[in-house]
Amino acid sequence: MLLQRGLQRNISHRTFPNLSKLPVTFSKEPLKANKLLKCQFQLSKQVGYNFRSFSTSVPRDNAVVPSPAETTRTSNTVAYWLIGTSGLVFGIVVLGGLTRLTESGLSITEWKPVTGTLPPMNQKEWEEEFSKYKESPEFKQLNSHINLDEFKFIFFMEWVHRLWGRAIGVVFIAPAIYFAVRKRTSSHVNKRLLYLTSILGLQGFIGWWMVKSGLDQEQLDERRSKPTVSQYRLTTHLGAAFFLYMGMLYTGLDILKENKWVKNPDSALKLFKRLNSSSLNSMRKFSIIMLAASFITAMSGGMVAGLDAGWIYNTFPKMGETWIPSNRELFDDNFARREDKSDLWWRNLLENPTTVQLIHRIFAISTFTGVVALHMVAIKKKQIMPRNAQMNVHTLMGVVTLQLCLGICTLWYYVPVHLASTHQAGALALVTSALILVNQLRKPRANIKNIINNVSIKQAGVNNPSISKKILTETAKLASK
Ligand code: HEM
Repeated sequence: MLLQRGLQRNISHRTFPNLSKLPVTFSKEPLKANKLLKCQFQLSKQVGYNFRSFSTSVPRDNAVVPSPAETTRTSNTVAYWLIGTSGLVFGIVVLGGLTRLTESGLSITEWKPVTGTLPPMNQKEWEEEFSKYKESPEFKQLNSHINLDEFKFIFFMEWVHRLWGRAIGVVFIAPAIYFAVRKRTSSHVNKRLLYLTSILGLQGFIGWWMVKSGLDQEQLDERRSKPTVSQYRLTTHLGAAFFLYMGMLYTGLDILKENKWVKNPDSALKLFKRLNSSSLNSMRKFSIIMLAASFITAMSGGMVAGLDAGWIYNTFPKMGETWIPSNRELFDDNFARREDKSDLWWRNLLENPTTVQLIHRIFAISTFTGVVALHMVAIKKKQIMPRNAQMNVHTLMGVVTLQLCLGICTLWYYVPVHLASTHQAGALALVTSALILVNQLRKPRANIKNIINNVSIKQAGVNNPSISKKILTETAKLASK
């Protein structure tokens, strides 16, 4: 059964229409994987065709194996749409940073997903909107001096941010439904689209949940904070945006890559040989670790931004006069809320601006050092690394260096809007580069490997009918053993 299924997947009837006419007696008993491998090995030797990649993807006996047409259904159009939408997410993250840096994020005090699409249309509506803002803690405590024109600016920043979010919703969900209904996407891609839709929907709620933390005086009192959003919620919002961005980009890249393989099966088989090589395993793991490190460093940056921790210790590499502030400052009693001070540690790690900035520095330097090490290992393994991955490691090295410099300048110059915003975009660029590397080094999926083999056999058969005949004869012999 296993062999039969494997053969059907690799040497399909479409490729060799005469297969069904051959006197093949397939085994009724499931073949053990090692027997299957042995058969393929013999077959490879006899017909001179390499079945190796087929052998690594033995299907489970009860597994539902998608057909080749199903697996490769997703066209490049879907990939371009996903990558384009990830570009919109990149844009909204930068805009969100600008909204925060210009202190505009709390200017719209309501969440009206549909009716809020339109801004105030006349003087009366503007004044109504302004009077709602005047009730907010931010106006009362920080902005009581601003006039209607200044309010219009901060309103506009937040309104564009929300409108952009709605636009992403439409640009993503409508085509996703269209592609799925018209069966333009494989079930594998549909699953991913479903996850991405959930994150997108969730992101709208997280956004409002975050804004609420800066509008509600009770919450501000509890946090003993001036009117700003909670750093936890800001980082959750940033993290969800990063996930959405990475998911869209990765899926788009996957589709392009697999379609390219199907088009050029011979070069794909050569690449698979490299990708399946065990000496690339360490690089593969290392690149995943660096992607995780870049993401974690970015999230710790979100905590710095949320606590305005970039406004203190504006020196680098030292923090003030010393390399590391004193323990008393890093683990300050004032941040503990419980009487017995049992929350002293974690509250300082997440709520004390000094400690949070130190953590961001440590993560940033570790990520930088990690990428330098990855770069060195990649140079050493130049011979086995795929060419595009080799190039990308250099890009990654450049981006992390730039990002480190941007972070330091943001700190030195007291968080000017242009530097802080570029530093945020740099974090996305770093994650992008690391994600692309992970994608380039990833082993091909079992289904795709089989399809490529199939296409390659087909091409070999088309070019040389005697090979196809030989494959069929030997296959039949082996299958009936
Ligand atoms: C791998 C390196 C780094 C990454 C991935 C990274 C990432 C980030 C991110 C995502 C933010 C949040 C931006 C926002 O939400 O507006 C941030 C903020 C910040 N980072 Fe970094 N960072 C890195 C290195 C550094 C370094 C070396 C420093 C300085 C020592 C630094 C200083 C800052 C400061 C001061 C902020 C707050 C800016 C603000 O208030 O908007 N970063 N970082």
